[in-house]
Amino acid sequence: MSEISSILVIFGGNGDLTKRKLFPALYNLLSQELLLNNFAVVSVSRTKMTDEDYITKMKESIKEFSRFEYDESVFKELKKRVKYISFDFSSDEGYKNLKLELEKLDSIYKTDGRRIYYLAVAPEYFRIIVEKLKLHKMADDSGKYRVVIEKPFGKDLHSARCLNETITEAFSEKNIYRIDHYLGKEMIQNIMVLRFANFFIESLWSNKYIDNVQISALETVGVENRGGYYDSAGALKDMVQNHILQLLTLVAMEPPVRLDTESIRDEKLKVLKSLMELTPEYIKDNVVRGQYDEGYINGVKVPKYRDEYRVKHNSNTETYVALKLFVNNYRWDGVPFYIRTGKRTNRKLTEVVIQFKNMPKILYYNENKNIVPNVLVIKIQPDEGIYFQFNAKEPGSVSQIIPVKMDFCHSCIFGGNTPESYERLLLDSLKGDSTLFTRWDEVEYSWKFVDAISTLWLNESIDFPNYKAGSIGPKEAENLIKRDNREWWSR
Ligand SMILES: NC(=O)C1=CN([C@@H]2O[C@H](COP(=O)(O)OP(=O)(O)OC[C@H]3O[C@@H](n4cnc5c(N)ncnc54)[C@H](OP(=O)(O)O)[C@@H]3O)[C@@H](O)[C@H]2O)C=CC1
Ligand SMILES: O=C1O[C@H](COP(=O)(O)O)[C@@H](O)[C@H](O)[C@H]1O
Repeated sequence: MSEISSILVIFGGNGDLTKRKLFPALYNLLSQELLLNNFAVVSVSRTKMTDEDYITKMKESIKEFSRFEYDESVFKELKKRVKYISFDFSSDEGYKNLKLELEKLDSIYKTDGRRIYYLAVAPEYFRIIVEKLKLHKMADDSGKYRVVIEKPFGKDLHSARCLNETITEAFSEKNIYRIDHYLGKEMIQNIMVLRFANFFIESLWSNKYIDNVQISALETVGVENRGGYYDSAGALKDMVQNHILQLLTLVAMEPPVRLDTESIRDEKLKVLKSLMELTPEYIKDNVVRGQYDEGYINGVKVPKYRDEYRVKHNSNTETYVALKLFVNNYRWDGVPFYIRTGKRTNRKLTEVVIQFKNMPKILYYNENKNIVPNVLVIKIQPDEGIYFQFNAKEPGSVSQIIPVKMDFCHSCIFGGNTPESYERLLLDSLKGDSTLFTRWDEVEYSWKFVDAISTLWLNESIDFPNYKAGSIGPKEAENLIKRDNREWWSR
């Protein structure tokens, strides 16, 4: 059991994220007895409903999305701690009532005025909520208050800075938890262990031995019901600015001096600071964007992006991005990092591929066309694990060589029911551990990198759609890597 004593206040308690992720995560934490007695949840949204109606809704979500079998006794424990309050985020009266309710709960659950405000709301509400919390003396620097902020953190560097100014007027940096749910994924947390707890891997982890790095985050889903938000963001801001650059920092960072929050963040930041400067010419040649046309996913016809709910019919928003970048530091000089992410592709796949250099073409090469580079693949989802491809002698032959794999299957060893990112991240925020959350300067440098691309795109027309739903993505993404005589890794 952990030392948690706080009230979790979820703004947006009736929203999609709360239903699909937050309540199932709370239920899963309770199932594992990871939440102590001094804990309660207050959900705030606009829709009027009773506590009973609200909790019934959440029960259905838990049944649908929790990774544990539904257990009435666990649910009862959660149910008695949940309160629902309805008001508009701009209503002062609402915050006054909320404050009174929270004080009542403090005396029941002995939470001593400690709060975690989770902003599970559209970004346009981040500012008003934080301002109102400050105005009503529900936030200060005493250490009793923390805020968890969902993505996107701004829509460019300028808006992110403005947002950050507002938030830091109410909360100090150490109490701000900018969530990036990729950092809560089991295999992403494993990257540092893989690198810094394995001598042979870390010894080879540099431009001396590595030819290229590939990071893929491909999805089969489209924009679902989030067209309103997505159409103003696109794949670059939705995925690259946050999840992918964070993933890249973990792959490329130097070993931290210690495993504490700030030491790790300091090293991640150095990677972001080392990202190459992107000139317009470079972007034109090395950054590809795509938007999906209608097509078939698992045999089912799906609409084109421009026909999705709340998407503009002439939208030029990209649903796919591929790019090549360099991390300009001593370790990575000259190693290309190929990145791709897209919706409605032919597979759900997130992985990091480390491709090692070719052997000198002296031995074996004459007889063998099959000698391939060694490859280390960190499988993040849907399968979790790590595999290493190397060359071995074909049985029976004298000198024929074939590639074989050593495959670590995470679920085969640890079971398939790995904790959801939101479980880990919620628990960490409740315990006050912000290691897996993004520090402001990381956000700032990520935006600097992404802004260079989005500003250029704003003024350039593009012929969309350019890839079919259910395909591998735009052909330009294939060409991006092929012209370097390389290929996207595929098993
Ligand atoms: N959904 C997801 O899978 C993911 C979401 N996110 C992020 O999480 C955040 C929330 O997303 P999501 O849950 O999808 O959004 P939703 O639109 O589903 O939910 C928004 C919530 O905010 C409430 N709300 C909206 N306006 C007001 C208002 N003026 N006053 C009071 N309540 C209001 C709504 O209340 P009501 O319903 O009662 O009107 C609803 O509970 C966003 O920042 C999003 O980018 C991040 C990753 C994944
Ligand atoms: O944050 C987001 O992530 C999801 C992909 O998350 P995953 O855990 O399923 O890989 C993406 O679909 C969404 O557009 C984006 O906002």
